Amino acid sequence: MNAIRKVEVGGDAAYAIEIGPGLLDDGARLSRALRGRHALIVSDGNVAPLYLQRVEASLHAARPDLSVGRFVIPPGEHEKTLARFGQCLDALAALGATRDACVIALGGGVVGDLAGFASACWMRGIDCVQVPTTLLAMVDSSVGGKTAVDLPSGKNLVGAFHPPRAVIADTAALRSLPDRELRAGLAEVVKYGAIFDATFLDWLEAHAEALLARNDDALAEAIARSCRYKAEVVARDPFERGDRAMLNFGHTFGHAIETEQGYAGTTGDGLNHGEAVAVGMVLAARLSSALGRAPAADAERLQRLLERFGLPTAIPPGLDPQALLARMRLDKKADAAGLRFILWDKAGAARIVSGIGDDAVLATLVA
Ligand SMILES: NC(=O)c1ccc[n+]([C@@H]2O[C@H](COP(=O)([O-])OP(=O)(O)OC[C@H]3O[C@@H](n4cnc5c(N)ncnc54)[C@H](O)[C@@H]3O)[C@@H](O)[C@H]2O)c1
Ligand SMILES: O=C(O)C(=O)C[C@@H](O)[C@H](O)[C@H](O)COP(=O)(O)O
Ligand SMILES: [Zn+2]
Repeated sequence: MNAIRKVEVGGDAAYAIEIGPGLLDDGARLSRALRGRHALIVSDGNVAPLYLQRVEASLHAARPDLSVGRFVIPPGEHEKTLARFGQCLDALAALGATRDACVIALGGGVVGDLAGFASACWMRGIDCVQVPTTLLAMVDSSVGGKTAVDLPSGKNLVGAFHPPRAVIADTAALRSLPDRELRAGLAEVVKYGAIFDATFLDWLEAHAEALLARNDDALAEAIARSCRYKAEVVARDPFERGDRAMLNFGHTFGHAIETEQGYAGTTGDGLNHGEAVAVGMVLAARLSSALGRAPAADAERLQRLLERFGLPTAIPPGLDPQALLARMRLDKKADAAGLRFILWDKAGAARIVSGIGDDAVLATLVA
């Protein structure tokens, strides 16, 4: 079945997520949200050679009047920096982008977060269309309007909430995605089941082989269901003042690992975001059990599913627990009262918990 699936994100800045094969060639759809005459396509050095010309050609065919620029960064988490953000703004200036211009983020979550942040800041905010090309970006980062760059001291520490005008996910782009990146995306897919709906975990267990084999229907269903879970929570809590924080399950631990490893995930000698979140979710589930809040069997079930998806579930050797704990103090859920964790009562039922002592966290890190 190759139909285009549509998920609506409600709220004050409503937009649609469209999911299906061949959308990169659909210039009318790609340009529908473009109001002005300038568009800057932001991409990276892996994605641009594969897809950028096609997107430019589709846009030109639908909108011959458009002036289209490109800004291509080297691939990798270590490129999600203030320096690249500044260069992206320079590219908008060189294009002569006016306030009705649009930034088109063509790539994974690194490109999406960076391009989204540039669009949030250029002339105090212009439109952004997210065109995700990784599974992780299709199920998570392209939706919800969190944009950011990293600092050496912490993940996503500089950013803004700036929802996209549209999300257009061409599932055919997943055919060129490396296996490791497919698995990283599955970690965030599993997250939705873990926090919101244990029956989605049942579905993932039943379709694990199909997903790993890139079965088109299984992938499209996993993407659409993930987007529906995320759309529902970000529509009611766009600025993470309440239960949107549940989307951070596994991230307090995961971000600490990524930061402590110097964002080395994409180059191979560290964990990438999805992998770090996989480890973090297992740690959060174990911490829940250690505190007597949740059955240990649920943590074991989560670990088994992540392992089936080829994801890591243990902290990489050589990382110092005290150093990881120190990194967590800059987690964006922390406040004057201390750290806040997303824990669960059982699979499919997460909650935000504060007042957890360092000793319990450290015990989880060393177990
Ligand atoms: N804003 C949010 O709500 C949100 C949510 C989740 C994650 N994130 C962020 O997203 C980032 C991770 O995103 P990611 O996993 O997409 O990583 P990524 O953007 O680094 O992409 C992973 C790799 O896949 C390559 N690639 C992308 N699409 C491809 C394709 N179709 N074919 C071949 N290669 C392709 C990229 O060049 C890169 O090397 C992190 O920075 C994370 O913090 C943000
Ligand atoms: O959209 C959200 O909200 C999320 O938390 C989704 C996460 O998967 C994502 O990694 C996000 O960027 C983390 O946000 P942060 O506020 O912890 O930096
Ligand atoms: Zn994430």
